[in-house]
Amino acid sequence: MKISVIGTGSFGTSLAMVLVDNGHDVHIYGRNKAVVDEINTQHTNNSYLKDVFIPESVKAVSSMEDSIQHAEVVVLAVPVKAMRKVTQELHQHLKVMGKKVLLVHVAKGLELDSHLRVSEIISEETNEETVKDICVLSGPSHAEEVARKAPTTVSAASVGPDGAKIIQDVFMNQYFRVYHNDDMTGVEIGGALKNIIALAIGVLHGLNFGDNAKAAIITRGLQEIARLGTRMGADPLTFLGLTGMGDLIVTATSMHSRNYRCGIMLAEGRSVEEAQKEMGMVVEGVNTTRAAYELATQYKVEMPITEVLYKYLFEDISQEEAFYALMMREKTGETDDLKEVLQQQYK
Ligand SMILES: NC(=O)C1=CN([C@@H]2O[C@H](COP(=O)(O)OP(=O)(O)OC[C@H]3O[C@@H](n4cnc5c(N)ncnc54)[C@H](OP(=O)(O)O)[C@@H]3O)[C@@H](O)[C@H]2O)C=CC1
Ligand SMILES: O=C(CO)COP(=O)(O)O
Repeated sequence: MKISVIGTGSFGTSLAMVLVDNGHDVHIYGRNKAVVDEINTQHTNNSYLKDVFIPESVKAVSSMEDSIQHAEVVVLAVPVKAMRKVTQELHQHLKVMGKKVLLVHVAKGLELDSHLRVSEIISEETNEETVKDICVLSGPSHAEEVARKAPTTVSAASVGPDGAKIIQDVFMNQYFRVYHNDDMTGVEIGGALKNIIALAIGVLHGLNFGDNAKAAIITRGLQEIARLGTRMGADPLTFLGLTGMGDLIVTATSMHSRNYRCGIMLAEGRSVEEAQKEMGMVVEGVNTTRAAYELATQYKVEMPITEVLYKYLFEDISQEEAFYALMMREKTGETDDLKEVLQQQYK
């Protein structure tokens, strides 16, 4: 199959490598000419994936138009904040070419202000003239490990009935196992919101709060993700799967995670801006914390960890105040809110 990957960052590059391994004809589009040249001539992308050899069959181009010229599937591997602009441009090119493609995005976050999920942004900027279906591929999948063919499992979901299974076939191989899931909302919400919890755990790690606290934030974090997600229409079971618990574990426990590392830098005293700049790669959890905090208010869902992290990031509350706000919250039962979620879903 002819496939175009949009974005020469860490995940776009590693997914292009999976796709050429599967025998597809892959073009990867990058706006940075130096990165495109490095991929084509050195067969590396050292700013994003250190010490990885990229097969010569991955062809990088610096024109989006050229990259999608003959593509049947387009993989969108850019940060959420770039998604609307990139999708607008893609739609215009496809319209002029009179072409229709299957779109799959891999971004994990929510748009600031609109609070939209990524598939909703894409749907606003495209139509059935240019797009066959909109899909998402998500799950525990650090680019660094995918690039070295370490065993990885992810899940695909789609807006329409067929896209997810096509994407499953396109990506699946012996080291990259793909499931399908019919809960687009749950898959996207789990992938987006786990970044908030990973950022919070990074802060805890940096402050040396210990493993008990990390386990607490992972467990209670998953519950608040499920609480908001279910109110937004997701299936609660999705949050126990790869795109929920799975991605939360990998992001909140690994030094590969930019969100986790960003949290550590914040605990060491860097500002949010300094930490993001030093990372040099996207930290989706920062904007997603703001969007999720606003959504929690809108849906009247309790999300204490998100709320405290929001105040820590944007309102400068102290570590002591953050700690006190979580530990001395009003007493609750451990599973009361989950029972409510499940009763609503399965009544
Ligand atoms: N890295 C990972 O392990 C995983 C990441 N993801 C998700 O995938 C998404 C992308 O992440 P990742 O690849 O890691 O991010 P990186 O920061 O590594 O790379 C982002 C890429 O997007 C490009 N880009 C940004 N804005 C634009 C634009 N307007 N037009 C064209 N290209 C643009 C950047 O180009 P430039 O170099 O010019 O800045 C860069 O190539 C995120 O939402 C992330 O959460 C999902 C699973 C795993
Ligand atoms: O989503 C990821 C792994 O599944 C990557 O997380 P980070 O963006 O925190 O690196």
